[in-house]
Amino acid sequence: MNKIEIQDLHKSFGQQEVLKGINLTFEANTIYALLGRNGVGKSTLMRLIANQALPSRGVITDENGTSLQDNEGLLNDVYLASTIALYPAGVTIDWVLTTTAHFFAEFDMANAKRLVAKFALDPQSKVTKLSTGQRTLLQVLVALNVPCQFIFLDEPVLGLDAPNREAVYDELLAAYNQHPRTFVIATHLIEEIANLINHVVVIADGQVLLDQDSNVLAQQSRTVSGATSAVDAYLVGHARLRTEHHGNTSTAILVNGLPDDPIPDDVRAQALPLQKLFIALTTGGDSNA
Ligand SMILES: Nc1ncnc2c1ncn2[C@@H]1O[C@H](COP(=O)(O)OP(=O)(O)OP(=O)(O)O)[C@@H](O)[C@H]1O
Repeated sequence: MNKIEIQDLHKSFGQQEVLKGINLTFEANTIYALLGRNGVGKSTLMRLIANQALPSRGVITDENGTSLQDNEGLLNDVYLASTIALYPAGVTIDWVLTTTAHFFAEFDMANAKRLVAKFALDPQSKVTKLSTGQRTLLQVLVALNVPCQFIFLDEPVLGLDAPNREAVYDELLAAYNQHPRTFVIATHLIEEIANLINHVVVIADGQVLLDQDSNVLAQQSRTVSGATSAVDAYLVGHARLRTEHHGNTSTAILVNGLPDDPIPDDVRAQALPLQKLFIALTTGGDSNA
């Protein structure tokens, strides 16, 4: 499978409509950040793609328009690693690896075992007795070694300490470099993955708010600050995402780059880190854009 195409995807739980028409394509060999505020529906979207839940409306297909739903051949190329363990009670880490290898003939058992040792996990430990962080490590180390083209990682660093988070990012990049494939990472630790990803998707209010190449985003996201009159004069007729006012100074947030005119001496233009952009995009309170 070379693409996952999502068209007009809706999902309701009872009266609550969580996803309200998602349109999105996940391309081959790309590392995505899937961002959104708590409860916006990131896990739900991933579960729908992995056929672990049914949409209320809409379709998820491959590049030929074939629905993934209940299509074993296509779904074999999709793997969802989520912190909600689906393993039976009482099983050990060893059992998880052996069972995964049973389902995926090409599972990289040697690398999985290397990671079990690297993360100081005991293969005989029962999964139910693992700490939150250890459970996350197990989920991730399995996900990095399954032979699927589309790997969805739902909070892959949940509960991990800083050295283990770094180790997970390093291993993810190493796995990608060795066998390019698509990773979709849902996380709240935005700055930590900013250098890892190629593409950013932001979900807000049940829809895709931003779907952009991360290099383009880095080049075009800027803040412009200074006296309100100077900022307004420089940005006249130029699109802004929003403007924050502090007394008689302002900071404008831009996602379409700076105006072509030279930057005046009395305003300051700065790069806007991804996390700040995310906050600006997803916290309503538009202060007089
Ligand atoms: N099985 C379910 N039954 C009822 N409501 C659900 C179910 N699964 C999710 N929801 C609701 O759907 C909404 C989206 O949940 P979801 O877990 O997809 O969000 P999320 O973006 O992954 O959140 P977070 O970042 O906090 O993990 C929430 O309001 C949640 O309560």
